[in-house]
Amino acid sequence: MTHRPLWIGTSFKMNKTRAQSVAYATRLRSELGGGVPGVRAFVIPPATALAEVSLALEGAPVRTGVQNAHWADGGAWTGELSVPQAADAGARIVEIGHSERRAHFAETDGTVRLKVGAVLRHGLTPLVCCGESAEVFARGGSVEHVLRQVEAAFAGLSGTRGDEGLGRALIAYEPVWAIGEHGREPRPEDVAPVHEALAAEWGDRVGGVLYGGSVTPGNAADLLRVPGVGGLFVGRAAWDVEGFLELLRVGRRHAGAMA
Ligand SMILES: O=C[C@H](O)COP(=O)(O)O
Repeated sequence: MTHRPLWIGTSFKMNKTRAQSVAYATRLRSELGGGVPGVRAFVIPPATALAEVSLALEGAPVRTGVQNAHWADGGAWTGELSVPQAADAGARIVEIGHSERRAHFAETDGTVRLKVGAVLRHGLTPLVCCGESAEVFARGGSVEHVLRQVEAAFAGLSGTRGDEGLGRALIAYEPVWAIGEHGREPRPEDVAPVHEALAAEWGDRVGGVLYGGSVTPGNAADLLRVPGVGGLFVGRAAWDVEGFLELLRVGRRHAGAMA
């Protein structure tokens, strides 16, 4: 049986200068050489550093991405960034619908769907974030909540894995209660039901389903063993490049064990 490569990546969120981002990329490039067997690495720096980081990683086995993009190709949208602009700066991945954007910047299922359409239209990979609040988790509504978010994100799109359309998309399941410095580290059994449901509904239709939220080198192997988890999307633990390299090593060991 062949296994799909694991996707392991990080978003710097609103952190790092251009110089810090490029230093990170340069170190990553020199450490990774030809790549990490069984793993597809990606880095999503702040937009200010995207072009330089993409150049620093040109030809290296690391994709770059952008943390958000507008659905229009251009126009009077002050403060926004379009998918063609992100692609021009080297992005191959566009993160969409992170819970911080849903909570603080009025991102809705409707705007997520528009953005997914724009990203696919331009041949990039949408990385669609989904996840339930602590309240929804506590009342046992996680699976229903997440499936509804993902259904809305991909409404009307079709395709199978490997296709040029939806098959290129990635899903990141990031329970809101697990994200960030106030998040709670999940137990594998906390996130297993949603991953099982996502694998059943979407596993054959998208490029991969990642887990995100309080991932560390210490819990990464256990989280990768949750059925349906096809990678990790990491914040804090990967902001130091040594942490990211350690997570990539965990991914390589997991991929090797599954081969
Ligand atoms: O984008 C990444 C996620 O929001 C996870 O963040 P975290 O690893 O710092 O909890």
